[in-house]
Amino acid sequence: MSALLEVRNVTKRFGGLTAVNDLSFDVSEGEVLALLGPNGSGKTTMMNMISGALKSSSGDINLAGAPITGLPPHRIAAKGVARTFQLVKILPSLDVRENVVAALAFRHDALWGKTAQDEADRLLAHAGLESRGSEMVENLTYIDQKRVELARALAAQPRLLLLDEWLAGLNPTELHIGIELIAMLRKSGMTILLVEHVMEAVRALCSRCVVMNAGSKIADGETHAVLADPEVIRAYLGEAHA
Ligand SMILES: Nc1ncnc2c1ncn2[C@@H]1O[C@H](COP(=O)(O)OP(=O)(O)OP(=O)(O)O)[C@@H](O)[C@H]1O
Repeated sequence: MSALLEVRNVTKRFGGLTAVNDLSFDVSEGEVLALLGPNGSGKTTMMNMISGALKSSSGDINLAGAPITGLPPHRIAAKGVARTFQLVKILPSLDVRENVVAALAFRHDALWGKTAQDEADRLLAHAGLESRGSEMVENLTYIDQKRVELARALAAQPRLLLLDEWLAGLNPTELHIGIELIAMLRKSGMTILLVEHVMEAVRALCSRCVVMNAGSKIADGETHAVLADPEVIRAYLGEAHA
């Protein structure tokens, strides 16, 4: 598999604090990779630099071999990077279909009218919300709001999907559904970089993990080996997982 995303020696400083320190890793085409680490280790800062919400202090980020370092978020989105957030970001005053239609209007080849509505329904069915397009999103359960958010992200036809603690806050039943949804995306060939604290999900979904601690990479490899690495257990997982 060739690398779709290349992160090369990326550093981010906030004043005197180095939030991300000389970090390098790859995400291969079709891979689901987890970026792990304790609170404050720099994971969200790294995701923000990939999506363009933050500029790196130094280093290079390439998508499909082309530099995206320092581009504004809309240019990076147009190149095929979509993102979800820990807190659901949807438009509560619109119905389910309108939420996805709004996302389709921002696509590089913007869709409108009946074409957009049909595409929205197709994406919603894919996310498990078939025939639910006319419901108001504010009346949906949390997992169904997550499905809308996912359909909105997929509306951009991403090459790389960034999921930032997408499974946080779900109850055990919803968690199972959330894992199944990501597994379905993986099966369809989507390349995904996820930040996640739910180890059950990481084990089920990710063949590879990168682990950060205090801004630096401390492990990078196959999931089972990384999660058994004594340094990862000490810095992140805790002795209970040993
Ligand atoms: N905009 C900012 N200004 C100053 N410091 C920041 C800013 N954003 C993050 N930081 C600091 O950078 C460090 C890394 O934060 P970051 O949010 O990337 O960690 P994280 O690994 O995503 O943590 P969590 O798992 O809690 O989400 C922390 O010390 C944080 O306080």
